[in-house]
Amino acid sequence: MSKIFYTKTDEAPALATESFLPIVKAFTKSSGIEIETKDISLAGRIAATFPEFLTKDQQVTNDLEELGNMAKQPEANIIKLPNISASVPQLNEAIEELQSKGYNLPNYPDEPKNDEEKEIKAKYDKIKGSAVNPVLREGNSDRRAPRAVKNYAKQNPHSMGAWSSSSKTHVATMGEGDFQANEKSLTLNDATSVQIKLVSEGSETILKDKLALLKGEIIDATVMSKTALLDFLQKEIKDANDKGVLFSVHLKATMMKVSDPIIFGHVVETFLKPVFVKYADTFDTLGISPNDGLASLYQKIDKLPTSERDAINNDLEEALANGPDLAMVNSDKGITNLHVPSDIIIDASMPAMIRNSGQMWNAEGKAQDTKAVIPDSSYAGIYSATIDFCKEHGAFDPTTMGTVPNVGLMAQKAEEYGSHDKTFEIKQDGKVQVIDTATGKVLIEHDVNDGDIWRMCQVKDAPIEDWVKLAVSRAKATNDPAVFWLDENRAHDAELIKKVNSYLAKEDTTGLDIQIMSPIKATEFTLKRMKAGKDTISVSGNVLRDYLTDLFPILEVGTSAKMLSIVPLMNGGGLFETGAGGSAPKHVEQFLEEGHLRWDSLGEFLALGVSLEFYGEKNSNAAAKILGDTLDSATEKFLLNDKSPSRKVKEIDTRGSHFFLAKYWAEALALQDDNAELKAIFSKVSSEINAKESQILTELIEAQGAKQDVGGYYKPDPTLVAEAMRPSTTLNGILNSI
Ligand SMILES: NC(=O)C1=CN([C@@H]2O[C@H](COP(=O)(O)OP(=O)(O)OC[C@H]3O[C@@H](n4cnc5c(N)ncnc54)[C@H](OP(=O)(O)O)[C@@H]3O)[C@@H](O)[C@H]2O)C=CC1
Ligand SMILES: O=C(O)CCC(=O)C(=O)O
Ligand SMILES: [Mg+2]
Repeated sequence: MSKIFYTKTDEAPALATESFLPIVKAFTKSSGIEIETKDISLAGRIAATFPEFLTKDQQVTNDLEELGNMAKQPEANIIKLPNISASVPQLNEAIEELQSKGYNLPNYPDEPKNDEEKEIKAKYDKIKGSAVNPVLREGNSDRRAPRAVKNYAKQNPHSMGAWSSSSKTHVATMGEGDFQANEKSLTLNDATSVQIKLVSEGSETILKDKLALLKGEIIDATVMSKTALLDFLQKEIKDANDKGVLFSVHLKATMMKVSDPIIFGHVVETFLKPVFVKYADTFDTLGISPNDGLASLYQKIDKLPTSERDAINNDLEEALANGPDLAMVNSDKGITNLHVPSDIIIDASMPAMIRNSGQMWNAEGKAQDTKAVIPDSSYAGIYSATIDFCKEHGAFDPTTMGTVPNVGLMAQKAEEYGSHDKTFEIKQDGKVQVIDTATGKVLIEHDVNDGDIWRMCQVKDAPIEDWVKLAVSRAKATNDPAVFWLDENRAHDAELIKKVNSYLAKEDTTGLDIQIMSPIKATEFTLKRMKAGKDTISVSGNVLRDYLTDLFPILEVGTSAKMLSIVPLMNGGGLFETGAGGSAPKHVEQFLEEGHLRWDSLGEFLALGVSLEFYGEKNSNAAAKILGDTLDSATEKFLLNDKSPSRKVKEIDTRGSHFFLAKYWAEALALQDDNAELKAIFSKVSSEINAKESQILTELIEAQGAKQDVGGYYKPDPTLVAEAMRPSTTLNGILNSI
């Protein structure tokens, strides 16, 4: 009998799991469904990587590796909650917390000085950034708003800021010298292996060796010029100042974990150039890297004697005052757009801005028009097209707008998920060559200069075929037009288009409307339909998958947390992701301050529903299917009765929302007539829950209002978390009795 694997992650989702999972276990126990938790939290992954530094009882199994293997098995059934894709500051914080708990872990060596440190850094770098998703996502992605969610949003529209045609908000992007402009791509006729080499005058450096590639695999490589980037940034900083708009940079430093922190560092350094020049030596001694952001810089200069620190602080203040106003991540706390690289995640931050009349927050906490700086132009155009559309037509109306589900290419480390080990900051002028080891032929070559960022991505043939099939099956299931967001003028996309056309020809697409459009054209086409209440499937590569599955959900239903997010694994299993959002650090902050958690687990309810259904089919377990169906009914009722967590203390929070889900689930199980045993068990549970509802709710509300201590951020104390997240003894009693 197979199991359902449930991930233990970080931050708000991990707290929520402590409340929800006991309910799930109690409800599924009698049906013989085994649920096993796997720890893929940042702290867990660190501990699993360095057993040699830990005591026996601190050592843990490598759950991510196990799950990664499991994802390739036909019986895989994994519920994946969002986890931290750690930036360097987050990684350092997690290491520090573990060290303070007695874990004798090495520090993260920013600049390794010997082989041992190099090895430690390499191991930590594997934990950094998107380290979990590419391992588990052994399939392509199918993300959509279930009808009940869409209907709920139509009846209970979220706020949507009005747009004015005179808005000064705009996107600034390079267009020249960037990844988009320099991309080269080809499809391999035969399996081979390649070497990536930097050839400079008098020297050759092997950047990567023996990279095995399959027949039919597409590779692409490109480079961002440091000089072009710095020129662009200087120009845009000045322009933001001249135009009186906020300066705001949008990157994906977590998913593009090698390139984007470097680009972020250039933004920080260009913005504060006089300070970085004046204190170059001091910053070097303190190990300050602009890539880690202003917050880390402030922290490090704190160690200096007061007079020295004050002098730097004064110069920093002056440089900040001379520049344009910065968009704020948290204006109450003075956290700017340049503080932490993982705070400015483009997928969430751009749609939030578009929802807010195209404005971001300034230092006074007021909304202001913004220059959204998206250095690479590969996908920036989709945001400028959306902004232009809103300027012309006004804001979207959630009560009438259509929906845009996504079918995303990401299986087997497709595209950018496969770039992590093939992205390099170039240290010397020269040429980067991708050389076919079998023939010695140079497949791709770029001229590069010191400081440029060069990267290569790959996408295997089988995932592309699977992606095309998934798109066709979604188009068939919905009868909606499906648009492949591919640009024939982009090298990589041109290769993909050939394959898409050949795989589409193998499918029966009679009566279906399937088109290929450049991302900008696709945006215009889709937005026009969406405004008119029509639905359109977006079929995209990995980065656009990430962007579009926040952009449209945030506009349509207010958050991507409410999305159904399925990854049909290529070997037959199922990976069920919970929503499309992250792990919302702000929610933990509120919980610790006032005991109110506003994390919405709707995505988790939806994921569990499909996981149970899948389990039922795979294991011929009729009860699992009934549990899945009744959970879906309960989720619909949950939405109709508006039982999502409120944002305010002393009102229903995540825990209260879980209680209501349990109440409706028990009711639905009591009402069904397909399984007498479940009916008997849950009739009793349902009447008990109903009889004690007010007592349970009182216990859940009384638990709020005070500071919470869960014994840590990255590795909280399980007992303290369980106590905090399960404060209703009455509800616990009922669950224990099932
Ligand atoms: N699949 C994954 O594992 C992913 C992981 N991440 C990681 O998540 C972390 C945070 O990223 P961030 O950009 O802040 O994005 P988040 O998606 O965590 O949060 C952005 C905002 O969206 C709202 N939100 C998101 N999810 C929920 C939810 N379930 N319930 C209610 N509101 C929600 C919140 O708005 P409000 O505050 O207004 O309530 C939140 O502040 C990073 O470490 C990132 O690497 C990011 C994306 C995906
Ligand atoms: O893999 C990651 O780091 C982020 C993923 C993400 O944001 C998404 O899948 O929507
Ligand atoms: Mg995303």
